[in-house]
This record gives sequence, structure tokens and C-alpha cells, in this order.
Amino acid sequence: MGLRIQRGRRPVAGSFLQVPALQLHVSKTAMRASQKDFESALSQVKLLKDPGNEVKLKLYALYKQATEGPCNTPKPGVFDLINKAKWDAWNALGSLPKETARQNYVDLVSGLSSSSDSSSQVKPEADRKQRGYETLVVTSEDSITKIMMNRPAKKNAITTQMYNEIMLALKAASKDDSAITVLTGNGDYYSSGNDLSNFTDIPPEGIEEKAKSSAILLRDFVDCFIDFPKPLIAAVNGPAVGISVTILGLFDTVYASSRATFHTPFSHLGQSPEGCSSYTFPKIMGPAKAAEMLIFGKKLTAAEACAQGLVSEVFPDSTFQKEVWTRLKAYSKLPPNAMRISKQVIRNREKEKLHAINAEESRVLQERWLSDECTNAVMNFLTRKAKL
Ligand SMILES: CCCCCC/C=C/C(=O)SCCNC(=O)CCNC(=O)[C@H](O)C(C)(C)COP(=O)(O)OP(=O)(O)OC[C@H]1O[C@@H](n2cnc3c(N)ncnc32)[C@H](O)[C@@H]1OP(=O)(O)O
Repeated sequence: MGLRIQRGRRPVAGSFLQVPALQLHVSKTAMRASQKDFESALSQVKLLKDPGNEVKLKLYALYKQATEGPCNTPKPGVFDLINKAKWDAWNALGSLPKETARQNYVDLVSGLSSSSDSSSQVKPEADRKQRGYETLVVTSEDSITKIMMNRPAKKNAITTQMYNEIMLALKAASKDDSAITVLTGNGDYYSSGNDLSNFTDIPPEGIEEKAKSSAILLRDFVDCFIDFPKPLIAAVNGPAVGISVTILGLFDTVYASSRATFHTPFSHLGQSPEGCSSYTFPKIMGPAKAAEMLIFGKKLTAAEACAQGLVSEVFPDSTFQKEVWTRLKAYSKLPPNAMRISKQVIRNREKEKLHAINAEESRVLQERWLSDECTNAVMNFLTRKAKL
């Protein structure tokens, strides 16, 4: 995928080491908590002074998730208050992997130990923060779950790990007690789209296998947006490229900074539209405007994107954060069930169609990734010969 450079020879992992981007694939799993760390945290927790019910619930939930996986017991009755609170806390962790839960447990106990050492209280903010993500900052506050892409130095380019973490964060947000969910970016970009170095991490089975697994990842990723049950809002804080633009058609509301731009340079990259944009964009802006973006890679300003219906409202960059969050805090106080049901009424009849479109777009891209056009475009970027 994007690396069929030596014709007739089977590319192997690491066969392209002269490209500096390739040397960045360092596994971070070594940083995860071991079973020993976990056991030591379990002993340590008994020595702590009472951390309060909220923290105890969090510890309980992480312990259950780390040892048993996702919540697997029936919901206790409404009058069984204590067991229901415990069940809710565990269930809110969704499909958080066992090892991440174990790491979060160890981190939480270590934070509690150091704060009790210095006789200070655990800050509620620290408790509200959901940890365990390396490429995102995920917080829940004021009935809003905020998922912030957090690779500002790389313009929030989406690595394989980030795709997976966004899926996990969305799954957790779909089950937590927030009313609305917001996706945004840290730094000057919203996101520069797919991290092009994803194309360099070729498994020993070869590039066809890489294209296949990437198509599966893409399809799963987009499916999470199609199926997301609560109001989903994008706060587009700066320029957006590629897949970060296409999936906007699956959001319920899109707010943009006046500095944001919207760019889908698929033909330049030898690729084709994804994120259901081959369907949502013509529907939103009409086929002629959609073709200019999706076939010819026309970059839209925030004002143009708003005029064409892709963006709900544009705010001056200087007041973007303040105005957007004030608006969202007001929306988050609306009855959550009514909002969820309204979304279902608006979106549900399209769901099946969107899943079929997503499958088709992913299948077409799987082939595109093996093309010379795509290989050359990705190579040119990675060897610093080309930028958008
Ligand atoms: C599982 C696979 C699913 C795939 C789905 C299909 C998805 C398709 C798409 O999303 S297509 C869009 C792909 N994106 C791009 O082609 C953007 C490439 N980037 C650029 O052209 C430029 O970086 C820029 C215009 C976004 C910003 O330019 P500039 O302001 O001059 O900043 P830098 O180029 O210096 O960027 C800083 C730093 O970030 C790295 N970087 C930025 N974007 C990407 C990216 N998309 N992939 C990889 N790396 C990126 C850039 O290389 C710099 O790194 P460095 O500091 O040099 O180490």
C-alpha cells in the first residue's frame, strides 16, 4: 500500500528504512503497567486514607474492567442504589481494553498515593479526566464528552493508533452519562487527515495484506460515526484535510473557526473519497460543488463550507473557543433522551445505506492504495518533495 516501489520484489517490513518517517514506529506497549505493577497498586490502595465515593467507584470500575473486561452483569434494579452506582461506573468504561484499564488503575493509585503523601486532596478535574489515551485527550464535564486529537506537532495527523483510540473514545462516550460529544483538535490544525506514514508500516505478509487491514480499519472507523447514538459535534479549530473533512458529513453539527479550511485532495494523492462523502457531500452541497471538492481537491474556506451546508456556523478565530463552548454548554442541558431520539429520527433511515456506501468506498480505496499513483504521491510527501 503506497509502497510498491520495487516492482516484482515482495516488499517486506522495514525494506524502506532510508525514509526517516519509518524509524518512528516505536512500540509504546513497553510503557504499559505490568501485572506486578497492578498487584502492587492493589496492595497500595488498602493503605490509602478514604479517597471518597467518586474515586472508590472509579477504582472499582477500573479493577473490574482490568480483571474481567467490559461490564458483563445485568443492570441492578433502580432501588439497589449502591450496586447500581458500581454497575454504572463499570459499564461507562465500555470496551476499554483490559491493559488500558490496568494502566489507568495503576496511574490513579499512584496519583492518590502522591497526593495523600503531600496531604492534599485529589482535584476533581483530575478525577473527571479519562486517561489511557496516548493520541487523544478525552474529558467529560458539564454533560459534554470532549475528544481532542492531540498530536499538534504533526497537525493532528491520524495514525493507526489514533484511529483505534477515537473508536474507543466514541464507544465509551456512547455509553457514558454525557448528553453530547464533541470532536476537536489541539493546536493550530483540526487535523491533516490520514497520517501518510501509516502507509509505510508494511507487515511481513506484504502490501496487499496492509491494504486489506487498512480497509477494514477505515470501514470500522467510519462505522463508529454512522452508528454514534448521541448528538455529535465537530469544533473545527483550524484547517482540516482528508478524512477529517469527509466524516463531517456524519456529524450532527459542525462549528468552524474562521481560520479553518476544508480540503479533500484525493486525486492529488491517487486516492478516492471515503467517510461516506461520495454520498453525503453531493446530498449536502449538490453534485457539482461536491465534485469540485472530491474530484478536483478544491479547498474551501470556512465561509464557503458554511455557505455550502457542510458547516453549521463560523465563529471569529479570536472568540471561537469561548463562543462554541458557551453554546455547547447550553445545548448539553437539554433533555438527553429527547436529543438522542431526535437524532435517531433524523438519521436512522439512512444508516443501512451509509454502511453499504462505507463498505464500497473502503473496497475501492483498498485497490487505490496499491496503485502507482498513490505510491508516488505518498513517497513524494514522505521524502519531503511534496506538500498540499
Ligand atoms: C487506515 C487508513 C485509512 C485511510 C483513510 C483515507 C484517508 C485519506 C486522507 O486523509 S487524505 C489526506 C492526507 N493528508 C495529507 O496529505 C496532508 C499531508 N500534509 C501536508 O501536506 C502538510 O503537512 C500540511 C499542509 C498539512 C501542513 O503543512 P505545514 O504547515 O508546512 O506543516 P508541516 O508539513 O511542516 O507539518 C508539521 C509536521 O507534521 C507532519 N505531518 C503533517 N501532516 C501529516 C500527515 N497527514 N501525515 C504524516 N505527517 C504529517 C509533517 O510531516 C511535519 O513533520 P516533521 O516535523 O517534518 O517531522
